[in-house]
Amino acid sequence: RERDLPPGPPTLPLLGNLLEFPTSKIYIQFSKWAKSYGDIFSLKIGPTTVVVLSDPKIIRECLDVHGATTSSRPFFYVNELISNNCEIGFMEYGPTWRNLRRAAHDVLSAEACVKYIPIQRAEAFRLMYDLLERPQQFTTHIYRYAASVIFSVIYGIHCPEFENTFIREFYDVTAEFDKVLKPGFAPPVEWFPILRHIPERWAPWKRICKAIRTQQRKLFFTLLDLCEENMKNGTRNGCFMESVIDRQAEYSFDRELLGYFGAGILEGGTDTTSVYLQSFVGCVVANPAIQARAQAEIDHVIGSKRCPEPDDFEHLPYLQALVKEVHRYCPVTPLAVPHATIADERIGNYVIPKGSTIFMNTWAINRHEDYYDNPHIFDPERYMQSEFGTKPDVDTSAFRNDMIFGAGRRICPGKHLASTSITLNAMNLLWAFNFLPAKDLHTGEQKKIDLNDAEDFDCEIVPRSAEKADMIRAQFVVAKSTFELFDRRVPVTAS
Ligand code: HEM
Repeated sequence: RERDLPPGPPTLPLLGNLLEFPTSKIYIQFSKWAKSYGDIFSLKIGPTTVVVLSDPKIIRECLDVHGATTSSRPFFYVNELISNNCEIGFMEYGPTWRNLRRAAHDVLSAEACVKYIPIQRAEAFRLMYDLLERPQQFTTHIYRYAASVIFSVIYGIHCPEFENTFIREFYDVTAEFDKVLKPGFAPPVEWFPILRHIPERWAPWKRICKAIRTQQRKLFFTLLDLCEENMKNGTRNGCFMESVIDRQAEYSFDRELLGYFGAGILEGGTDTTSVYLQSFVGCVVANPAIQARAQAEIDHVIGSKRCPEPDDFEHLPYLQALVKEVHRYCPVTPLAVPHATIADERIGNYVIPKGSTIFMNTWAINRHEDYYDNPHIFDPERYMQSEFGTKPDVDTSAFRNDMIFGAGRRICPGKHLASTSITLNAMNLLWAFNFLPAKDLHTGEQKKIDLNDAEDFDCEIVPRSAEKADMIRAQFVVAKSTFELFDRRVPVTAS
């Protein structure tokens, strides 16, 4: 470890900390190291440097204030094989990323997102309807919701079902892609570049990457072709991809970037939103008293004679606290997405060298005893006491409500769309349903939910009254007029 680097665990010659680098739940080990080595510590992986930040002030200094040098992404060879580094989320800092980011801002800014509220509302009614009709498949319904909103906004394609639409295809290819992103899928080719030359016949992971590339391109470019065809045929429906195609020269997009632009937005927004909503459900199932309190508040403000409206959320302080607590307790991206430096950068007494990878450990902050009382307990009440849920004497000058969306120039461009999806559905779901633990078929006992893994669980979803069930069915019929605009006549799948 170079002298100016932040401290960290002892290193081995040549390998550095490679052998102790975790391959799953990395944030847990990072949080343990933060306790031993501090809120800014470093790891050596071969010749390269990894820096982990676990304090809001250091994050602000490093990723916001010094954003000009800390806003790149680490080079990821597997991603080069799959998308040739054309996707916004993985792309290194530079003019191409800036153009993609400008387009992402044009589609996802707070002002632009106001236009999508009708789509999100209609989809949220469909989600309630689906949960009413087929409650057992709730994770599929939630995933469909998140994907269909983005398919509608970007490509003008509403997907009424999970199966037999582009969503199934997108889901399959994303699941494959997620596997290759996991540490340990490929040898450490980023850190030991010589390993990139292993011939394909001895490197099955290279063949898998190629197959994913083919599958992804087929889907992404079919979507682009469809959009172009509709424009040629005079059947535009105002989706964002039409305006990107119109302004292709202004964004300096070639056809590759056109295809991967929409893909990057889909990939950034689908899993994240759906994982949050699943965690939300998991948290209320595991905490019936909290669920009941949020429902009592909703009943008081909204009642049972009408469905929730977007503006209701601001009158529901306990539900707001619950939404924040789910973000704190089950962060969708506990380590955000790693940044990388494009020049040496001095942070306090340390120098982070050019080419370092920087992780922002949101999980460690969220579970820090210095900031939160009983951080390992799920309790929205903390956010009723203070804006950031912290203990009374904590200096919160560097805390932000959108910390969960990352930091600096790479902060999530989809945060407004995501927040609307979250607030609309949080209100709807608790207004409409009781969420109960599933029962073990053999013992009849209620199954426990592990909130540290709240993506994979069963639960029972029961409408709170026959009156509300009727209202959902009626609203679903009304929502169809919004869907019609996006009910494109498209082939059932891209294949
Ligand atoms: C609960 C929902 C979401 C969470 C927690 C989330 C979180 C994040 C985080 C932590 C990052 C990395 C920020 C950084 O590097 O500092 C990110 C990037 C990104 N997100 Fe989100 N996100 C969510 C929803 C969305 C949605 C709905 C969209 C699009 C519709 C989206 C699109 C993107 C894109 C395109 C990037 C890459 C930005 C870049 O590298 O410049 N996200 N998100």
